[in-house]
Order: sequence, then C-alpha cells, then structure tokens
Amino acid sequence: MGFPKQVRLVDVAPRDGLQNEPDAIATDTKLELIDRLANAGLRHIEAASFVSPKWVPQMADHREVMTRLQRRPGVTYSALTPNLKGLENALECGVDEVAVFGAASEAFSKKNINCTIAESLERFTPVLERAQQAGIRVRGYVSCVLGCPYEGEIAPARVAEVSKALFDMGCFEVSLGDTIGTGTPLKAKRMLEAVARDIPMDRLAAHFHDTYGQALANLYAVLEEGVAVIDSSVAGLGGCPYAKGAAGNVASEDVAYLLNGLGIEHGIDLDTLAATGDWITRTIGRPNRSKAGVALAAN
Ligand SMILES: CC(C)(COP(=O)([O-])OP(=O)([O-])OC[C@H]1O[C@@H](n2cnc3c(N)ncnc32)[C@H](O)[C@@H]1OP(=O)([O-])[O-])[C@@H](O)C(=O)NCCC(=O)NCCSC(=O)C[C@@](C)(O)CC(=O)[O-]
Repeated sequence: MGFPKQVRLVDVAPRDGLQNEPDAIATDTKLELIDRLANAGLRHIEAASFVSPKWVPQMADHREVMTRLQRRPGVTYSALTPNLKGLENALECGVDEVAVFGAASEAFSKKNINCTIAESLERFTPVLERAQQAGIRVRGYVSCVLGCPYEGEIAPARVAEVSKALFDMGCFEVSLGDTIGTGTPLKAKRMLEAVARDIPMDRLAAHFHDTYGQALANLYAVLEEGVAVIDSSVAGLGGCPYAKGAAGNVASEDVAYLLNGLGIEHGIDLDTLAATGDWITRTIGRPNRSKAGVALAAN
C-alpha cells in the first residue's frame, strides 16, 4: 500500500504514560501536561481513564482532569471507559471520545479487566450502544497483539478475531497494542496483514511499547503498509500495571522525528514537544526515554 501522506498522532502520555506511576501525581501537573501537548500541536490526547481507582489509583482523579482541562478548539480529549459505569462518569465530565479495551490473550484480559475475552465483548456492547446514543465515538484497543506477558506468543488470527469483533460492534478505530514491546517488524507486518483482511487500513492504529527498543522499527514496518494513526507518549513515559517490566510507549518526539524524515505530515511542533518531554520528566522525576527529545533539549 505504501506510506501514508499524513499521520494522526494520539498522545497517550496523560493516561498510559502516567497510569503506572506509584506516587500520586498532582492533578495540576496532569492538566499542564495535557495543555502543553495541545500547544505542541497534538490534536488527539488521551487525557484520563475512568477505571476503578482500586485497580489503577493514579487515574482516580479522572473526573477532575476531564472537567478542568482547558479545552482548545479542534482537540479531541479522550478517555478509557471499561464499562457502562466508566462511560456514564466520562459523559458527565464532557468527554469527547472514549475507548474500550480488550485483549487478544485470555490471561491478560483476566488480569487487566477481570473477565474473559468473550465477557469483555459482552460488557462493551452496552457501552457502544450508550456512546452512540450520546453521539460519542468509541475506539477499541486490543492488547497483546505481538505477545503476552502470561501466554507468550499470540497468533495473528486471534488478534484479527478480537479486532473484528470490536470493529463489528461499532468501534470507529481499532488500536493494536504491543503491550510488552516484544514485537519485531516482520511479526508486526504479519499481524497487521491478518487484521487488515477484515478492517480497512484507515481504521487501524499502531500502539507500540518500546521495551526491547523495537517500537520505531515496528512503526516503520506498519507505516509502509499504510497505517496512518500512531499512539505515542511524550518522553516515552509509561508502562502497564498488568505487564511487569513493560516499558513506555514509543516516544512522541521520536515518532515526529521519524515522520519528518519520511516527509509525512503530522502537524506537531517538534521543539515544543521536546520541551514538554523535558518538562514532564523533570517534574515527575523520570528519565526522558526519547532520544530525539534528549538531543533537542541539549541544543
Ligand atoms: C474493569 C474493572 C472495573 C472490573 O473490575 P471488577 O472488580 O471486576 O468490577 P466490578 O464491576 O465487580 O466492580 C468492583 C468495584 O469497582 C467499581 N467500579 C467498577 N467499574 C468502575 C469504573 N469504571 N469506575 C470506577 N469504579 C468502578 C465498582 O463500583 C465496585 O466498587 P465497590 O463496590 O467495590 O466499592 C477493573 O478491572 C478495572 O478498572 N480495570 C482497569 C485496568 C486498567 O485500567 N488497566 C490499564 C489500562 S489498559 C492498558 O494500559 C493497555 C492499553 C489500552 O494501553 C493498550 C496496550 O498497550 O496494550
């Protein structure tokens, strides 16, 4: 299919990047991060997660984040909603878009959302119906598309099956998560080929973690196939609470730098984004995992 002309970046740092932080991060810091990302040109920001605070304490201030964030025109502020309760709360807070999250691994599904894959799909059905009523788009995540921390290898056919189920129930886009970052480019391409048999390429997103340093190479491989939506996290922040040792998402700065080199439009101001990565890592005391970000901040 060939490289897309334009890529939409979804910065997931305020949610995926911070959800695993053990110490409470001030709501004001989260709000400033969201606004700095918007100021850098991000038009899709995953701002919060309406999950149980017992499961993910760092996201317990989801209401405050979603209601207090400074809305900029043209920016979509989204949130995770695992069930109807999460969706209703998110709607009350004026969320623009929500996401349900399933997995291609039974074991991961049980650890992450406490139910089987089949039960999760049943649980998502009313979420999609209610969101549709409210005029809100729903994204579908599939975790463990290139490997599972509990089951190891995951067959591309399994990923395709769960992705199709989410797409068929009305998810406007399916984001393919390499949760533990064990994928490599050929594997990523094969998985994508299987999924793209049932879902148009322009409805697929790549959500790759960088645990083994393969995320950019994997992205290059799927960009070459035409994927035009990429999830990333400024400064490569993050990890998954239910995948021990998993590193953060691919860094947004590194993706923007790669896209610049490929001549693919993305609408981000790289210097402003790098300054945001520098600021948030200093503020929360985490290393900056973006190579481009560190290089630019040193200039
Ligand atoms: C799904 C549940 C809630 C099931 O958890 P459960 O314990 O089976 O749910 P439940 O319905 O039995 O409820 C238990 C308690 O949670 C409350 N509750 C129930 N729902 C909500 C809600 N929405 N918001 C707030 N509270 C809620 C509910 O009210 C009740 O409270 P209690 O009566 O005990 O006081 C739980 O497992 C959960 O919250 N899991 C979230 C896990 C999570 O956030 N994981 C990280 C995000 S996924 C990810 O990072 C992967 C991704 C997306 O990035 C892609 C990739 O990289 O692979």
